[in-house]
Amino acid sequence: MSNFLLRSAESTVRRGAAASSSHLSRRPFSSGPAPDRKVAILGAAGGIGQPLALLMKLNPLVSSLALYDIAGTPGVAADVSHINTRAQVVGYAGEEQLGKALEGSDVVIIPAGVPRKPGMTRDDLFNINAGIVKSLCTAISKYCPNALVNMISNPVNSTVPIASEVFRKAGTYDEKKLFGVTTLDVVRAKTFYAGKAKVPVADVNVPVVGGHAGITILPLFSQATPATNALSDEDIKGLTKRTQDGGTEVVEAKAGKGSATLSMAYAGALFADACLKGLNGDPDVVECSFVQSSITELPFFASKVRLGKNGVEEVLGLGSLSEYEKESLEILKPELKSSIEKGIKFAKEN
Ligand SMILES: NC(=O)C1=CN([C@@H]2O[C@H](COP(=O)(O)OP(=O)(O)OC[C@H]3O[C@@H](n4cnc5c(N)ncnc54)[C@H](O)[C@@H]3O)[C@@H](O)[C@H]2O)C=CC1
Ligand SMILES: O=C([O-])CC(=O)C(=O)O
Repeated sequence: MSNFLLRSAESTVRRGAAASSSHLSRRPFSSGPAPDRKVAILGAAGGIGQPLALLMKLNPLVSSLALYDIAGTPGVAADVSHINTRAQVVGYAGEEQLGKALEGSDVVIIPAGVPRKPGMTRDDLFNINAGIVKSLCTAISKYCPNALVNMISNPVNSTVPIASEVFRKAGTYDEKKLFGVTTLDVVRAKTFYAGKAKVPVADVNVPVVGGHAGITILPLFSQATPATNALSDEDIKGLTKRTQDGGTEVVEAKAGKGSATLSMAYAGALFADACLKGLNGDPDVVECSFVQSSITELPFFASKVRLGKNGVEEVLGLGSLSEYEKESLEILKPELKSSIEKGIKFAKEN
């Protein structure tokens, strides 16, 4: 594994007390005997899918990499397959090949669907992406019901509830195995905090809770490490807003050519790596993710989650919040609740 990814992964995956401290894992990507693991990427020919395929091909925990899309995957697979790393790569194109792509998967990553253009909210993607996610999840429940599902497709606040309902209907729902990928929010919060607080970014840790859209994204800078008193309340508000608007910043900069793809592929690769480490029995792998939760009154919520051999091992609590974070938490709940309900309603009615 290239050094940059290895170092970042080390700083992202923490051990033990770590869930609430900056203590870093010393375990690199490739330590220990790695069992065979199949990872499938659905939407693998897209803006996120292609660099994510590259990064998963670099991960020595992956023995088999299935790249599925409605079209274009044979080329991506041929390209990535020439890289001299462990994973055997196969491309699958078209619905008739979806079952083969999924069979035997340990982790399924879903970046399939349309991205935003300037002026759109993530919820504006619902009408198209809800149907895509529903049909892909129906296939997952048939071909690899035990896989961990990493949902990237937006709006995550609704697509995760859709997936849960599809699995529930199929009788395969296991709340420990369904994850909304919010790692990019954490990646951004770390970057922006390090820049403002002038601390080395590799040492920074910031939990991000709530959901994955606008004000539902709540970075907990009061828990950021290394702690600093160099930041004023206004600085914290500014960092919070920049993290919440990080996706929009990229959408506007790309000016109609899509949303975050490269940083998302990086974040998706980190989260999938954490899932694989958990499956392989690494102790105390902790990441933020949008999961079924009872830490608030909402049925799904992003917070720190301990990953293990069956997926979610423990959903960690929020810890102590500043007054500003407490207020922001109450403000985000109605929007997050309605996005969750919208997803459930869609899956029940379609
Ligand atoms: N969770 C997060 O933090 C983030 C989520 N996203 C979301 O990820 C999704 C994908 O974004 P991009 O890769 O930029 O879009 P893209 O348009 O470049 O790629 C999407 C791919 O999905 C494929 N696709 C469409 N329907 C499919 C189906 N039924 N089965 C399999 N593949 C299908 C398309 O052919 C395309 O190759 C968007 O919904 C975007 O909003 C983007 C960035 C961050
Ligand atoms: O903003 C978007 O549409 C894509 C996304 O979720 C992000 O970059 O966080």
